[in-house]
Amino acid sequence: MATVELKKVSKVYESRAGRLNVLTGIDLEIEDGEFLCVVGPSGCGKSTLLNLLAGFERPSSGEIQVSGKQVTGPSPSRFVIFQEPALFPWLNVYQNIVFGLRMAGVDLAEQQEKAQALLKAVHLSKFAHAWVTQISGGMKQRVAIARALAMDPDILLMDEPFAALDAQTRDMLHEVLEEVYLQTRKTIVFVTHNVREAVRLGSRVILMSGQGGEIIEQFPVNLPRNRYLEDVEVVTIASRIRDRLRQEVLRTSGEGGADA
Ligand SMILES: Nc1ncnc2c1ncn2[C@@H]1O[C@H](COP(=O)(O)OP(=O)(O)OP(=O)(O)O)[C@@H](O)[C@H]1O
Repeated sequence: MATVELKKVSKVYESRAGRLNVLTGIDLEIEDGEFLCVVGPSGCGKSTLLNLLAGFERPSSGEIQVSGKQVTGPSPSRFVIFQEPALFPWLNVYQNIVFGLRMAGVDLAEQQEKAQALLKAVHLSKFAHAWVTQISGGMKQRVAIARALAMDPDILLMDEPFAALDAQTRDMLHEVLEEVYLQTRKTIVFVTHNVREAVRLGSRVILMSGQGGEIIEQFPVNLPRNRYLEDVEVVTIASRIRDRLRQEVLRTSGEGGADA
C-alpha cells in the first residue's frame, strides 16, 4: 500500500534575488496504484514537487505522508527515474539491473530470477550482456525502469523520463511503461511537458499554475488501456488541458509552454 498525502505543502526558495514561492498550500491525495501525471508551465514547480515526494528536499511548511508515515528523507520505497538514466557505464545491462539487489545482499539465485523477469518485462532479454554505453537512449531508459523495479519500490517518481527520446522510441516506452503498470500496479507520479503523453499514460492529470505553484485543475482520465497517443479520446482530453494551460501561460505572461 502506498497512499500519498500532501497536506498544505509549500516550498519557498530564498535567494539574493528574493523570495520565490514555488509551491503554495498543495493539498493532494494520490491513491495506491494511481498513475498521476503532473503538467504545467515551465518553471511552475513540477520537479520541486517530485523532489519533495522523493524526500530529496523538505517542504517549507505542510507535510507529506506515504501510507500514513511522514516523508523525512529519501527511501528505496520511492524510486526516482530522471530524464538521463544515469546507469553505471562499467556494468552491462544485467549488472545494472541487479546492482541494487547485490548491494542489498540478495542471494544470487533470486537476483537472476528477478533480473530475467525484468529483462522480459522491458523487452531487453536479448541485451542482458550488452554494455550500457553501446545501447540506444530508449534501451537505457528501459534498463533504468527495470533497475527501479528490481528494488520493488512502492512508488515510482518519474521526471520527464522520455523527454529526450525521439517520437517512435517514446511510443515504445509508453507501451513498456503501461505494461509494467498494468502488471505491477505501482503508484506512479509522472512529470511531463507533454500533455498528450500525460493523458495517454495517466489515470489523472493535474495542472499546475504558472506562478505560485498551486494545482489549478484536475482531469480524471477514465479511458480503457491500452491507449495510444492518436486515440480520439486521448486527443480530445489533451486539447482541453492544453487550452487551459495556454490560458494559464497567457495569464501569467510566462515564457513556458507545453508540447503537443
Ligand atoms: N534549489 C533551488 N534554489 C532556488 N530556486 C530553485 C531551486 N530549485 C528550483 N528553483 C526554482 O523553482 C522554480 C521551479 O522549478 P522546477 O524545476 O520545480 O520547475 P519545473 O516546473 O519542473 O520546470 P521545467 O518545466 O522547466 O522543468 C524555478 O523558478 C526554479 O528556478
